[in-house]
Amino acid sequence: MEKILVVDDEQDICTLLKRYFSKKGYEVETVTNGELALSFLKKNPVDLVICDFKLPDYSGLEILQKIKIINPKTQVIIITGYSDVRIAVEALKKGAFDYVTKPLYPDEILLTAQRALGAKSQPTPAKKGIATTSQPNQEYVIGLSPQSKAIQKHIDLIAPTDMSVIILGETGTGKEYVAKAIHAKSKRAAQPFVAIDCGALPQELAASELFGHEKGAFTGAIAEKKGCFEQANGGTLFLDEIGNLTYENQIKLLRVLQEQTIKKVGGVKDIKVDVRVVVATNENLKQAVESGEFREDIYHRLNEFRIELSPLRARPVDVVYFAKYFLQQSNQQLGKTVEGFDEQVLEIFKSYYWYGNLRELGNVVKRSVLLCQGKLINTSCLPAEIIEPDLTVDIGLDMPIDVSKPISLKAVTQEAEKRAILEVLKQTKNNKTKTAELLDVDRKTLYNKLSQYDIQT
Ligand SMILES: Nc1ncnc2c1ncn2[C@@H]1O[C@H](COP(=O)(O)OP(=O)(O)OP(=O)(O)O)[C@@H](O)[C@H]1O
Repeated sequence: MEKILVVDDEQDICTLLKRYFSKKGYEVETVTNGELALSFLKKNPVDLVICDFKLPDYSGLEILQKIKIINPKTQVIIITGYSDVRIAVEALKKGAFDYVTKPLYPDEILLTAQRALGAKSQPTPAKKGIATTSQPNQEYVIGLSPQSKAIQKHIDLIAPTDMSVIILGETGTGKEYVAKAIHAKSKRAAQPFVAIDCGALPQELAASELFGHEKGAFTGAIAEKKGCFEQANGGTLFLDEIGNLTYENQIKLLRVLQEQTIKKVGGVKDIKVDVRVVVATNENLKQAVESGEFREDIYHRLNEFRIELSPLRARPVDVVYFAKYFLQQSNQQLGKTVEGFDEQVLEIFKSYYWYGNLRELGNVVKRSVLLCQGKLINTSCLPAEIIEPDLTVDIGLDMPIDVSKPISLKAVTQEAEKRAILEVLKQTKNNKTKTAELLDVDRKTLYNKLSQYDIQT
């Protein structure tokens, strides 16, 4: 029987989920804070943790990282309020399987849990964080926008070659999907596609996940292990969030790229591998090179070809096209027959910011299909935050403007910037890397702004 641990400080949610999942045949335990969850997990392995993002003692990201250190194969689903979706998306990058938003609908969580557990039971553990192989039923859809069509041309052009590729784009724009499409169209298609998220790799596991280890290489290395390069031999290795590799692992990676050989942790012999490397990042790797955080030689090796994915908000025709695709997909998954969206919903979709890009759109559509009672999805099926986005949170412009005096636009902009930085610093508990990421600037720019606005952290 598959085991689930629910972690939520709201007792009602624990009770609801326990009752619901037990009826569906799962063994369910519940705890109300992070500390209890961690001590439970150290003694009792579980297949899936369903965890509230805001626990009294830990943030979702902190607990996620700790769970992954205890057992990298435990799947984690994050429960979040819609206004925290951007942070939940962060959690996906750090290895969570998926997120569900409040209010909770048991059918929706069940579907997500089934996908997470299904992914876990595949021969090579699935979903990101630790190495994953392609999941079935992942249809690659080509959008209608000129940007999507250009991407498709690039994929067709580059796939048959053995060149390394860098894929750039915000979270959820489909970088992994593009990497898979390149693999599927290449002469390596019959060989494995292995994906690993370098951002989700605990430091202490990274080298062994990438290059493998020999038995006895370190405490806990009870058997020899193949790393991702060996697993992907003959095929394609997708390294997501490449900018997060430590300097030491960057050197090892350079060696593989130059010599096509790896050395396992604790090993002495060189092992020949034949792997095409495709990498992705949503940070500016060029700037990381300039600031000395990422090695220039690797950057040039990898940058044989570059594909840049535009954010979804920059291609409104794709919003509608993908919304319809996700509607069909959700109908199938949920056994529903919803026919489409009303005009107002489509207008809202076209003007919304889509922080989480296609991933967020897919989740919003799935939930609205679940809630839809008629033939068309109307605004009552959408989360309130989509209908009336809280722009003050987004751009920090919640200050009253005094029109009795002349207004300097520059001063208003600077005040908004300062507030946005302060707000995000608060949310990330002063973590500058995360703050820069959420504000979509590089760390250098953030530091300049901190000193410009005299913000002490
Ligand atoms: N071309 C596509 N066709 C169909 N669905 C897509 C496509 N691209 C993206 N998606 C949807 O968007 C989700 C996110 O895609 P993907 O994981 O490739 O994004 P990503 O850019 O790698 O995200 P992250 O940076 O967070 O790792 C997918 O699970 C899928 O539902």
